[in-house]
Amino acid sequence: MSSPANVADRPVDDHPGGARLEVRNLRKVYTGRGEPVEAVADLTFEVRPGELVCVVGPSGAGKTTLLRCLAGLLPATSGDVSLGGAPITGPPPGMAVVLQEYGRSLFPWMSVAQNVELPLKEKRVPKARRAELVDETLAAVGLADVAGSYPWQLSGGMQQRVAIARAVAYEPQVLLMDEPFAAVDAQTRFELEDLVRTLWKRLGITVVFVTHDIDEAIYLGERVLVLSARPTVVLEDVAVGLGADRDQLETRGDAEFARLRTHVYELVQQAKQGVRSLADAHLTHPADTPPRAGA
Ligand SMILES: Nc1ncnc2c1ncn2[C@@H]1O[C@H](COP(=O)(O)OP(=O)(O)OP(=O)(O)O)[C@@H](O)[C@H]1O
Repeated sequence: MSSPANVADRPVDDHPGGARLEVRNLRKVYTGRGEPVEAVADLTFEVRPGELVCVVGPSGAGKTTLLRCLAGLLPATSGDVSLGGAPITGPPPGMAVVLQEYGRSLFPWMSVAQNVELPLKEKRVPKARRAELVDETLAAVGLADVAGSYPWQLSGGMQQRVAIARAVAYEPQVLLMDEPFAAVDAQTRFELEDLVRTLWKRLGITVVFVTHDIDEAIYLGERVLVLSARPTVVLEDVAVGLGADRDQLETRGDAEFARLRTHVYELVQQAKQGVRSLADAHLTHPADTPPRAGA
């Protein structure tokens, strides 16, 4: 197993666990009762194997819609979504999803260990290996001592750790997360953010993380995709040059972190006002503004 620094230093294509995710001209229009809703107009981007990319944008911008299309849970109206070169037409093997509503994603009649084990049974992983994976991942998320407890006996943050352990135990190539920490307290949220980065670095998997929290997106991501308002396009693909080792206090106090936060905040404000291209955006802190001395 590589140390975090080694993983970050490797070329991204060399990541062992990840797979390339490609989105080309994705469009999604909801039809049904009432007027059609064009949730996503034209999204094109790529997530390289082993990359951790965050997605932010105004409320209703289509972040969840995008994630559902990536997960194969929702068919695109047009355009292509592919994983490792293969089109995604249904939930692909090798992909795991963690949603915000951990309360609904765990089975209350199953113990923590049984919840984590369930997808492994469906994947037909042999019993001995299942036990190993359950033990390893519960230890990794700090829940080894509650393996026999039931989800309703745990706090919200612990339940979300179970959901993360279940996703990781599955040994996915790609992990999709949709506002997974929105319902936990700030302290737990910081711990879970660090947990995601630690697991990501250890496993080398590809991660797409949707959040409406700009600070969280910058803290976690190697890139932040800022979406426009509906009908949605990528307003800017922002590179996050904060290095591999991040620390809740040091990184968030870094001048580069402050610069990125200001820039992404301005972009989201512009997006809310209907700006759909960088050429039309009025930014007082463009992406390449150097940090202020002493900031
Ligand atoms: N099943 C559906 N039928 C019709 N419209 C839908 C459906 N699901 C979502 N929408 C609409 O598509 C648009 C995008 O919704 P989506 O939930 O993807 O946005 P979001 O960026 O995740 O929002 P938020 O940040 O508030 O969670 C919204 O206008 C929403 O009302």
